[in-house]
Amino acid sequence: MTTHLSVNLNKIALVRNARGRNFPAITEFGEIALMGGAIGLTIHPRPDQRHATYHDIADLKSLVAAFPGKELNVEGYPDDTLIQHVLDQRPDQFTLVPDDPNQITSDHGWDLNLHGQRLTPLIAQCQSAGIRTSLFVDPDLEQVRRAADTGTDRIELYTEAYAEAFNQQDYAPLLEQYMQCADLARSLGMTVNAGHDLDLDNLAPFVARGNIAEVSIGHALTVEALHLGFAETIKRYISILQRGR
Ligand SMILES: CC(=O)[C@@H](O)[C@H](O)COP(=O)(O)O
Ligand SMILES: NCC(=O)COP(=O)(O)O
Repeated sequence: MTTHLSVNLNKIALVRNARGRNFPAITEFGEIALMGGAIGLTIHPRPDQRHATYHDIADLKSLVAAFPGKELNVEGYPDDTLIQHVLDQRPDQFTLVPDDPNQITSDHGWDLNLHGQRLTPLIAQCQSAGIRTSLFVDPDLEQVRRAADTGTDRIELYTEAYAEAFNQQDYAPLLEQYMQCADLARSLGMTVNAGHDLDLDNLAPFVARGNIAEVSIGHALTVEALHLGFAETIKRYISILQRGR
């Protein structure tokens, strides 16, 4: 399976918000990403709208609609506000993330033993609205099993631990744990996404086995683009994913 890239535009939005006007426009960079071969765009509107805003959902939905086959993935904690925006705007995918409003970034997956039953009807409601669902989970076989119980279409493996291990160079055992979770998820009928702290250096080993459908990447990609340029950075990610290693 080829792994597709969804470009997270949160950090472009962060720069935009620094001056209170639409510069840089996230749609400009979204278009570069889509034209460069990304399968889609991701934003994660947090309750304080520090970077991506709820209004961005509609703007990116319109942009993506101009590119047949491309997708919009909205991530976030399923509070009433975000749920309403998601149901109104109907992105292609809603990735449910268990973040508190004051977290500096996402740093854990769901505890579905605690929250799985509560999420199940919301997942069904999204699916009835034509929205594919994904649950943000740690690389834990039990959580993967619980995710399947919710009826979610996909899981997103939270990859910060892998990224940290990669930097320590002893990442093989942990990578195997992620791969076992991915294989279990697929055996249970779910498709596997992954994201958080993936970058040009650590991506290839993570997608080499071909069991990851989509990676969403933003923070490192934006920093790499400061060095390389945005279009060149997208090109390099697509090259890695097309090579499959
Ligand atoms: C869920 C996840 O790991 C990321 O998609 C998240 O969007 C990162 O959020 P920040 O860009 O606010 O760090
Ligand atoms: N779900 C992960 C994502 O969208 C981007 O995470 P990061 O690359 O900004 O760490």
